Amino acid sequence: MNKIIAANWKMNKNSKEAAETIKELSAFLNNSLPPKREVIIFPSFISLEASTHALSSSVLQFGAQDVYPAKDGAFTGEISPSMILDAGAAWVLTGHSERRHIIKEENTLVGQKTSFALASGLNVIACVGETLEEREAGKLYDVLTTQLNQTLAKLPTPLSPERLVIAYEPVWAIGTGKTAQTEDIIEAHAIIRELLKDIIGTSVSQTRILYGGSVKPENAREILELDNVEGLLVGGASLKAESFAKIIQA
Ligand SMILES: O=C(CO)COP(=O)(O)O
Repeated sequence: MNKIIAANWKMNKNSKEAAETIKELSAFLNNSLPPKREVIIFPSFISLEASTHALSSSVLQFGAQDVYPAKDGAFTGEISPSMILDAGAAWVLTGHSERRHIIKEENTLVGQKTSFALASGLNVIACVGETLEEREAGKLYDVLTTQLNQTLAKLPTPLSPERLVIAYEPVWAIGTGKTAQTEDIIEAHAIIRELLKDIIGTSVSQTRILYGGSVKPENAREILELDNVEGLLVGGASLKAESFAKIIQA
């Protein structure tokens, strides 16, 4: 399967800035991707439509940073899967650590979002990862087990493996400039691969696993070559078209 290079723009860029960055990125890439690569951009909800419409033809895919697990109704401030699809996006992030820790989203809600989004036709990148405190207390395996069990508790079936992606993002490596050591990444991705086999069985256990946390042009290639790393989820270094293009081409 192709490796995924994804850009999480978080709460950055208005519509105009988002569209401009997409045009610049496309120019850096000559509107073509290196072989075996897929690129997904996650702008804010409000710049999503401007992003998907920025180019008349594009090799880029798009997604939203969150979703609410209901078709419609009285959920003030929330966005449904069909609204995301209507904006021209095919993907959504669930369980990003900033939502878990700042917005206090629980595993159960992350699980509901993941299954509802998949059942509604969106593809999902579900994020997991431990805090520094949890890592130092030797809880890496337990945290990943709980997060994955609950996130993947009610997946719709049948589900083709390319529609569900897991992103391992150690919380202590996000936005800190501290990339995880290669052995930390290999260990966590191997744990996730084994857990996926247990939780979703052999049919979809080929689910791609991305690494996220202080990825930059200088370390992207090395991380992409590690065992069980099928892509990258990039925050800060994806905001500038030139640096994100370098990561895509790493
Ligand atoms: O949270 C991240 C992507 O979702 C990672 O962010 P940084 O690349 O800025 O560390």
